[in-house]
Amino acid sequence: MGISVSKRDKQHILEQERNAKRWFLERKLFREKCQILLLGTADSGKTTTLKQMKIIYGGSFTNDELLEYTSSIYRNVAESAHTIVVYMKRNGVECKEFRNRLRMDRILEFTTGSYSYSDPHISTAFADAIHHFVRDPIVSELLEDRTNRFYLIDSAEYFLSDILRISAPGYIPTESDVLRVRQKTVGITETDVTVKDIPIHFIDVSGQRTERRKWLQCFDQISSIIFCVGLSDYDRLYISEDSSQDPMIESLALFKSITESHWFYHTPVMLFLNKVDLFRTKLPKVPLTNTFEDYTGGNDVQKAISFILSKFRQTSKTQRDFSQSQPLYTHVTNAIDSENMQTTLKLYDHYDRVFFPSEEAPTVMLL
Ligand SMILES: Nc1nc2c(ncn2[C@@H]2O[C@H](COP(=O)(O)OP(=O)(O)OP(=O)(O)O)[C@@H](O)[C@H]2O)c(=O)[nH]1
Ligand SMILES: [Mg+2]
Repeated sequence: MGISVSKRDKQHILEQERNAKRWFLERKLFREKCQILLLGTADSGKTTTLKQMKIIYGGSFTNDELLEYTSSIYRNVAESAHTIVVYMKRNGVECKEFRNRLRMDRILEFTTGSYSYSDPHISTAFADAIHHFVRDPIVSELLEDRTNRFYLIDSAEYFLSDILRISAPGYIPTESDVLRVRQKTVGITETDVTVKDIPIHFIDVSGQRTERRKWLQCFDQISSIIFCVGLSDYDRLYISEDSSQDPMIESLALFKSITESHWFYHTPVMLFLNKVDLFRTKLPKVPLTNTFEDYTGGNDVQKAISFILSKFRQTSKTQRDFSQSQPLYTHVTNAIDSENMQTTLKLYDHYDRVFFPSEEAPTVMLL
């Protein structure tokens, strides 16, 4: 005797089958086509975030991969030393120690004229001059005081103060050096990283204003966006950009145009409020009111971050209400800190979240 199935049960079974098929197809599509686009203004930490993905999910860099960064590290050293010396000379700032005044001239000799930034080594004499120069109290003060009005890469102090290690024969960059190096992305870089069996195709673009028109070619079939903001970039000067606009204001404008564009209206966005380490040290020295006159939270880091986050949430409000149509996944990050990034990325271990934005958004982590 067969088991009789009621009409309602049959409908229920069919519905379940349909749901299972849909789920299967969506997952298949997700697995085949998960593409994450890294966006943000120049220097906001897109490439560094991607390097962390590679370290966390793809294992460490090989020796050959580490060595590829050597010349960029040398260039960072030479350009940083050069910038500081030129700034001091132009503004009549003298080293405290007399011999360091002579070393300033040596540094200029090395970084101008016959010296080429692509030189594959740093000579002992150049390294020695930098080593003593950066230890002069005046230079230490300049390096520490980020309120000064000349552009220096964020990792200048890190590389300059460790010049003897970096210039030693047989130097192989460490993972930390690779995360710190400033190397502008040119054009578009594509990288595949497998996260828990799911191949994810990351697209890293240059944030330079002049390069942004190239972004259009990567706007198709994007599963989600990681938008990086350099928290410490408020009231900062860029010499490399063709703009005198405050980088934080520029970042807000870019975020608005991206999230409101028809391309990304339904694309989940993960907002990485990055460089929190630099933000912490900058906030007591440079008031956030220099950029946002309506800020009233003083030196309180949490209040300041919540304020900046509210600016990002509100910027698209007229066109795209994040609380209604799409949650905004927000994180406070330090992209050079693997532990911090691991904690952030762990929230996405269940990667469907990135794809199915209806799930509960992870809350902001104030670190
Ligand atoms: N201290 C600190 N430095 C960071 C952080 N994130 C990035 N950096 C540094 O900031 C610099 C710029 O980072 P990138 O990842 O190259 O920036 P980008 O957004 O890819 O820049 P473009 O390629 O020019 O668009 C590098 O020297 C990084 O080491 C951070 O959270 N803290
Ligand atoms: Mg980059």
